[in-house]
Amino acid sequence: MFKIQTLNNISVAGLERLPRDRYEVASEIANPDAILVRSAKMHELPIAPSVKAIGRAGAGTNNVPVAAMTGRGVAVFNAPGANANAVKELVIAGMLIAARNIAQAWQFSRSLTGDDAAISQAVESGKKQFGGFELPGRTLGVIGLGAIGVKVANAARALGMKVIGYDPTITVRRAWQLESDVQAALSIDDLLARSDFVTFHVPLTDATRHMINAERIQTLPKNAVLLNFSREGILDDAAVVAALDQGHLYAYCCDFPSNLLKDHPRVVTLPHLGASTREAEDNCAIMVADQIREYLESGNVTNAVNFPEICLPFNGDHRLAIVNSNVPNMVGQISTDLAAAGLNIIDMLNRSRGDVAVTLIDVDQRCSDETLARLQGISGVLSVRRLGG
Ligand SMILES: NC(=O)c1ccc[n+]([C@@H]2O[C@H](COP(=O)([O-])OP(=O)(O)OC[C@H]3O[C@@H](n4cnc5c(N)ncnc54)[C@H](O)[C@@H]3O)[C@@H](O)[C@H]2O)c1
Ligand SMILES: O=C(O)[C@H](O)COP(=O)(O)O
Repeated sequence: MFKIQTLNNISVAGLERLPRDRYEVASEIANPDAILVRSAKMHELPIAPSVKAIGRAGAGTNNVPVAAMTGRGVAVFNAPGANANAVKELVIAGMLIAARNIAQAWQFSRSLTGDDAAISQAVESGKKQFGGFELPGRTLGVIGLGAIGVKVANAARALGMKVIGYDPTITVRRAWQLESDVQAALSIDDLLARSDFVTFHVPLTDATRHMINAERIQTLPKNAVLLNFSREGILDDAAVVAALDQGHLYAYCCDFPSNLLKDHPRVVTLPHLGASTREAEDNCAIMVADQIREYLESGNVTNAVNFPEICLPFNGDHRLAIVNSNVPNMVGQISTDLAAAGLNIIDMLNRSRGDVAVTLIDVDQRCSDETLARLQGISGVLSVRRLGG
């Protein structure tokens, strides 16, 4: 029986992928084999030695201690692209909310008092303060052209906007998906100088933290709009507020409320709603549940953020799934120990990514506890699992 701990509400559609005769799933569970999580912050949480995999039912893994898990031989999976459409729709909504002053206008309507005639009169005299502008012909700058950025760029083109993008590590797959008339910016500064709207779709890392600061904001055209549905910390919010107060920026729409932002008259914050649709929650949960199940049962890896992709078809007999440092002679030492134990290798696959490698070895008989312990004791072996019979 595999034990799965959930740290957030994970869509039932995903949990149903884990058959109850083989999986016990609960928020409180001792010695879990895997953890399913959304945005719960795991950096300060104790993570039991029994954990072999963490599945982030979403895109960003900055809430997971990925480097520490890699060092322990724990795979961290996410669900690339599974919530991209949901975020794209909210970004487009954010542009319209900003361009048409929808949030401020709605607040005004809700504040109206008196009989309907008085309301009508107040509407006609008050509406001029909320006049806006239209999107066609305006330029949207998209920073980060991954699963979400590409969808946002293409949707903005369909709305008649000009689109420029910046992503120095764009993949060939994403480049193929982009509308051909999306222009490539030479740099972030080049993009900022030419954009009426700028939207961010990058992970939060040391390299992206505060990528928009006070200095860079000044390179934007006057009355530009910023949209942050990526992560708190990508923009320096204090600098954004200062630029709004100076009248340099027109509006800021983001998914990350704070005391500084939530009541500002030119800021619209939403409570981290980017991926909160039924469809996205189902897609993400199904994707990570399938990946976790495949990893626990066969050792195969799909969409891990810290492990190489690896797939060796498994007939359910006798497999060793080993995570080891990517250094010389690991496979040599492992196979020497297996031979000494009288185990014959039937099939084997080794893949590496950065400092870590995954080695799947099918053997002709069950590996004993002693041999397992010997493999675990090889310097550089991070984890060893015995799968199948
Ligand atoms: N608000 C929400 O609910 C919500 C939902 C999903 C994702 N997100 C956030 O959005 C981020 C992006 O999601 P995604 O699914 O598009 O991820 P993704 O991995 O498909 O795309 C990220 C892109 O950013 C690019 N990139 C990285 N560093 C960059 C830099 N310095 N400059 C320019 N580009 C850079 C990468 O090359 C990649 O193409 C996630 O990491 C997450 O933090 C938020
Ligand atoms: O990175 C993500 O996928 C989003 O931030 C969604 O987070 P959530 O799963 O907590 O809604």
